[in-house]
Amino acid sequence: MLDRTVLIIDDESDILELLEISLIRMGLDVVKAETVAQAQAAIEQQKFALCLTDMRLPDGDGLEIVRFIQQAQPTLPVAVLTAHGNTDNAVTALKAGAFDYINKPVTLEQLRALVKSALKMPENTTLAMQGLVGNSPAMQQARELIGKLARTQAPVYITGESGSGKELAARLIHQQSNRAAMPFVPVNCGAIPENLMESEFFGYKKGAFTGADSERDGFFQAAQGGTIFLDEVADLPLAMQVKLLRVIQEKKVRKLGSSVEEPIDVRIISATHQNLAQCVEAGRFRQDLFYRLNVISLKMPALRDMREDVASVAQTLLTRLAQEAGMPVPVLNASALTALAQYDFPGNVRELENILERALALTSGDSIAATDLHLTPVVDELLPERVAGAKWPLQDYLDGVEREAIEEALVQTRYNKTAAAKLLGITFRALRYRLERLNIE
Ligand SMILES: Nc1ncnc2c1ncn2[C@@H]1O[C@H](COP(=O)(O)OP(=O)(O)OP(=O)(O)O)[C@@H](O)[C@H]1O
Repeated sequence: MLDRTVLIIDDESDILELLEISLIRMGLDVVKAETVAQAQAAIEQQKFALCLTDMRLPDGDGLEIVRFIQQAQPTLPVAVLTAHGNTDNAVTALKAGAFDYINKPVTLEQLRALVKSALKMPENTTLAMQGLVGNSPAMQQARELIGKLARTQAPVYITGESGSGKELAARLIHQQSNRAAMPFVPVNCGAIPENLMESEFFGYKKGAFTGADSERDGFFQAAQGGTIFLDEVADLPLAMQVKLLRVIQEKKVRKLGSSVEEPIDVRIISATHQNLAQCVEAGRFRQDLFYRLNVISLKMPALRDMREDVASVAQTLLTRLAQEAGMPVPVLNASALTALAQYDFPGNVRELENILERALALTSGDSIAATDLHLTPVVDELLPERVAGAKWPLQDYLDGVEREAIEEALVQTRYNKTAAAKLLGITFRALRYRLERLNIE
């Protein structure tokens, strides 16, 4: 049976009392604490359904309690109360494992929403994750983190190469969270024309623009209560980044052509195969938005980094594909396994799936051989004349690559060293040093 007791921690008696009354009205039991020490003692003595803690306490801070709970009762959802506008605190708390935060002054509406979702949280989120195949340490780590992330409301930023399962991971986080019964809305930010973005994301009122002949919801309204997955988030134009940041901060959206804002309760998971930190450095992505999206990051491993796993991943996928197609399940023979073990998989699991699907369609027997896989050899396009054995000694090889790049840049800029350095993305001084070292006249 679910425990219905909430632990509340605050050293201001007014707030404590207000919270207590509100929670009791919701049919819950309450235990109060005013210090970190009292709270820790209570957690050790009894099981709670939810913990609400202030950030500033006389003998420490709320983060200590969040961390203590992670150790002592990891399935207990803990939310922190933060001073309005102190987003740093909120972010730090989410990173430490808090399930959500509430800005002070706490409204009854916010408190209700928080309690409702906390008490619905599944007790055990370590369900078998059938979706994600692979047992390499990297994949096991990802799976474990997904389980943990499902227990919080924190924004998650997923990195990984194309086809490495970022969207699948986002879906799994959603499915295992207390939002599972609500919608999961995937959005490919790179696929929406810039002039339609605002209306697609936030919806529009009738007559907001020519052609808007009826009111429409946007992605955010469609995801209400659930999760929105912003794929290829690096492709959002700067103007849209500002609007998204506002939505995250205010938890409200305004339809195009409307004067009212609607409250929105949507968890944001974002992903990109680009390096978002580099996009920030290059001025293409707002740092403040990056910071809000990237509260916790999850890295999906590339398939080539789980070599030991490729054979079993391939066989599992093949079994799934054959069963879906209603065909007998073929096995991968030794030649196929060797070929797969040596292949680089630039397109990761998606590519492997495609390779197997094609092989399955072409094979008539009960086993698949290397020739059925049609793997394209990886060609080193940049340096076609370099063959195996030409890469060592390493220093000579690297010098050769460097020399080639510099000479090309010099020719391109008609031997203007300043322009060449710029093209190469190095300083003039660094170029001069390299010219000297490589003996380039
Ligand atoms: N570890 C995995 N186990 C099982 N299937 C996987 C795994 N990783 C990826 N897939 C499958 O590969 C395909 C591509 O995955 P997904 O769309 O999640 O990748 P992605 O990283 O979001 O790709 P992109 O960057 O191109 O958007 C899907 O069919 C997905 O089910």
